[in-house]
Amino acid sequence: MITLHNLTVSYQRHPAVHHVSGRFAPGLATAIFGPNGAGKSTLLKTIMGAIRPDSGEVRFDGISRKDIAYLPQQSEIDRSLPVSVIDLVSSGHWRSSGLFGQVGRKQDQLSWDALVTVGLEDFALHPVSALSSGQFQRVLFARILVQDARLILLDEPFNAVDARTTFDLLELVRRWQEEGRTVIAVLHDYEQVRAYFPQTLLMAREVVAWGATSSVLSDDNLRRAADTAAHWQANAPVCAVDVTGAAK
Ligand SMILES: Nc1ncnc2c1ncn2[C@@H]1O[C@H](COP(=O)(O)OP(=O)(O)OP(=O)(O)O)[C@@H](O)[C@H]1O
Repeated sequence: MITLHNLTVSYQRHPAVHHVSGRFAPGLATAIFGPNGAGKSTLLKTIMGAIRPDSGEVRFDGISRKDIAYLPQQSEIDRSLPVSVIDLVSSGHWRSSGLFGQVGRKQDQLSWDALVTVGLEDFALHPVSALSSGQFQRVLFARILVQDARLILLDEPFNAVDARTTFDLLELVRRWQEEGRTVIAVLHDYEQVRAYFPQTLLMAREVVAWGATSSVLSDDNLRRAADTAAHWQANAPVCAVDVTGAAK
């Protein structure tokens, strides 16, 4: 279970995530939805431990950092790495093999199985630099498959990905839920959220609504999120917080 306790995260003391509290439903997929600049990616990076909050905390119950798979936006990934597709997928075994460890025969088979699942087995020996955006995203999902993580964090995973690939990868999100994994994804597509994500956190730096997708994505809530975004001040300072993280 992952719980956010009065979480505030800022860049140069300007808040990107402001006093966010709530609980992600375990074993379900939650979409993080909201306007541009709402703090969605910042929240995801804070959950995976790449950014330290100014105040408040992310609490994990029964999940260790090793149980987390994180997929950043494609724009943040260096695709010029001189590695083959199968090697990139196999790097997802680091949890069991160690960072520089050998991949055994069983792990090798799991990597091939994952490539078959995403339909890219014919590309196994190709360099990753030769893949299209959609093919590359399939490979990254195959890597998540071998990681066998209990918590999967995805940042705008279907950007620049065609409809067929998006559908195939969304089916994996459905499968992960059936396996009891928790998925948290930043998304911009309303229809994808409604079809595959039973829970939604609608945010505009602060929580606008959080719960069942059907009630969170109401016209009223979406209007409130847009209104909040329209009134943001780019240089708003973080409000004063005391040592417990409570707003003064
Ligand atoms: N590395 C950074 N340094 C300074 N400010 C940043 C940094 N990253 C994000 N910000 C600012 O924090 C705010 C939230 O950004 P974030 O990327 O988390 O929003 P988002 O909801 O993911 O946006 P989008 O939908 O446009 O991707 C924005 O005002 C952004 O300019």
